[in-house]
Amino acid sequence: MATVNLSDYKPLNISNADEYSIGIVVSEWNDFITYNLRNGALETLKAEGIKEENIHIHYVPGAFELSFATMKLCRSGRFAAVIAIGNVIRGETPHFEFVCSGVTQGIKDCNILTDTPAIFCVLTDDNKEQSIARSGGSLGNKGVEAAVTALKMIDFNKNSN
Ligand SMILES: Nc1c(NC[C@H](O)[C@H](O)[C@H](O)CO)[nH]c(=O)[nH]c1=O
Ligand SMILES: CC(=O)[C@@H](O)COP(=O)(O)O
Repeated sequence: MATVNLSDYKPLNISNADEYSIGIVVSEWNDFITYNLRNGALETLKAEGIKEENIHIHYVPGAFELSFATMKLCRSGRFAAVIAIGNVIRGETPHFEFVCSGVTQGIKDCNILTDTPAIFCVLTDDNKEQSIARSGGSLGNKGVEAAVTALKMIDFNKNSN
């Protein structure tokens, strides 16, 4: 059993938060999970001072497509950070491994090939119960964690030039 609650964090008090634009890409596969992750991220970003009109949400079919969409938003230069939201649940075949590997490498590439932080909010679980627990259930919401990570990386990016 994981011991960390994904939603535990201290208020960040990011200066000029109302000036930043954030991109969010949500995959529709397992939307009963990904929409909860999206909502957790949205609520946290707004609670930390990001204006709702500055949060731009796009949808793609599955986690594998997150790489293309996230890279496009990162390369646009329009966003202080981009959050990629997905949920991959293991099936009967090795397909799970390839989808997870593909999206992991793809989002990693967004971080090393662009100047925009790309946040990996993709649950890669063995079963539905694990996903439910991490998208607003007993272990918190990884969408909250992703929003906090995005804000911390924005702060890093602003102060590291
Ligand atoms: N099985 C899951 C998938 N599979 C679909 C792929 O992500 C992709 O859309 C397809 O291979 C076409 O390129 N996607 C998820 O997000 N979650 C899954 O559990
Ligand atoms: C992760 C997947 O693509 C998976 O849901 C597909 O299921 P299966 O491996 O049983 O075809």
